[in-house]
Amino acid sequence: MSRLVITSNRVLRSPAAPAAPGTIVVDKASGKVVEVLDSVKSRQDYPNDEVVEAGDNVVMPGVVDAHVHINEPGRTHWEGFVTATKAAAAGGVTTLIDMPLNSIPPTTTVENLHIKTDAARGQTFVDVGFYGGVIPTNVDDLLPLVKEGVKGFKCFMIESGVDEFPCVNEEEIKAAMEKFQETDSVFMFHAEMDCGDIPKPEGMDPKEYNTFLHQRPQVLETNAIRTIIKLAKQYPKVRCHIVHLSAADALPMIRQAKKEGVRLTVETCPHYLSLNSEIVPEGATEYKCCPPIREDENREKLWEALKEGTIDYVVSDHSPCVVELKLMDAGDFVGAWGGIGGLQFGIPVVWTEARRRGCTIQDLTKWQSFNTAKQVGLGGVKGSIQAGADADFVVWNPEETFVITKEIIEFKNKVTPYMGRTLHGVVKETFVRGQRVWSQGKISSEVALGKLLL
Ligand SMILES: NC(=O)NC(NC(N)=O)C(=O)[O-]
Ligand SMILES: [Zn+2]
Ligand SMILES: [Zn+2]
Repeated sequence: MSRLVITSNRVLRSPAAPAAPGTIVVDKASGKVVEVLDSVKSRQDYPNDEVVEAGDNVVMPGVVDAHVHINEPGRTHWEGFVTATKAAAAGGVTTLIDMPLNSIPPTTTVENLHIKTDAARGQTFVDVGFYGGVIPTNVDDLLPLVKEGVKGFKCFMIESGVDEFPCVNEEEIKAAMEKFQETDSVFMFHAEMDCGDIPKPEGMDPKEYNTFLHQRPQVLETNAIRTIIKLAKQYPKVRCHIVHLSAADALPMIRQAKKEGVRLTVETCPHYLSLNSEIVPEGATEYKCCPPIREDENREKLWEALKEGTIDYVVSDHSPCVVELKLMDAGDFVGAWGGIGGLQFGIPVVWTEARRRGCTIQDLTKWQSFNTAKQVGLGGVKGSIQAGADADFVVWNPEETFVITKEIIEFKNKVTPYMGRTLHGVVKETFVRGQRVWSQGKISSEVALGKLLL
């Protein structure tokens, strides 16, 4: 059987049109979509092919999660390629892009990238791309990394949490921008910057979430974003990007910059859209990430910005660690590792909130597949269902609910702020380049057939 045929009453091809009945024909050898028909064909029409009848389940482009920390090699006990990409498959994520830090070595030189790709090869159940990192000492490594095919670069404007990945100052950022202006590579900023604004948590209880929130105020983000916009104007050829925006106070600045035509894109994450500081229980360090989850009122502003397009897309920022470093027994928000485990739950977490706000699955596919694919140079190949594109699909039921329990989590360390939650949106099957990798609650491909996107 050389072809795979998927039929559904709800095929969502791209954000441009609502879900409609359709039949998708895939050439298995190339893993590409051959054609998409406007009606639900019957099994009898394809006697020699593998036919999947999805019925009323939605078939949409696989999620492209453009911000994931896979900490292999070096911190593989935090997260590795096998577990992370199984979690991806379970969550309908068919492509993910790995962040340059937390693995040892970090992805800051070509040699280090090769160490990373050697660790990844043959270990991934979905397709994986890589970002490089910008640190104070690697300005001469940036263009060689671009040549190797990294999908962009991340830097920190505040300490990153790991020693191997120091933050950069304005001069170092400019030196990197000099290099990037000759390329189409995106320069991504962890946009928190301390201009003497971090208050000491003196006399405050480390078990209280507000103690941590107080230490990472919105002004850290507005400081950084003001600087990024200033630099983006000085280097108008460089594509700048703000990762994991949390502070709604920065939105007016971002709106204005976009209006002026500054090359700037912005992402936020499922946790900032679904959680809020008022509900974080005492000592619940699984909610700790940087920048922090803020007040409910802030969250509603992020939703408005996402709906209007000021925020371009949504990514997991899956950044787990071993359970011990979350200091869950002590419940210490100040000392705990900052980073949230959430890969696998991007669709249901965002969808559960989106449907309540009158958003559609077209919106979802724009935020989680179409725009993210475009951002990393994979537009037309990933992120939409059309002739010639990779046959990456998620088959899911937006109306059905499920409960998050430890047992269903595929990522390595079973720590997540979503534990116990009931969410809308059940992933039934995931296909990567025409191969079924996830089906009925388990991995369905024996071999890790993910491709490294370089
Ligand atoms: N070292 C990290 O992985 N940091 C990450 N941590 C978060 N988001 O809490 C990030 O993306 O900044
Ligand atoms: Zn970051
Ligand atoms: Zn991150």
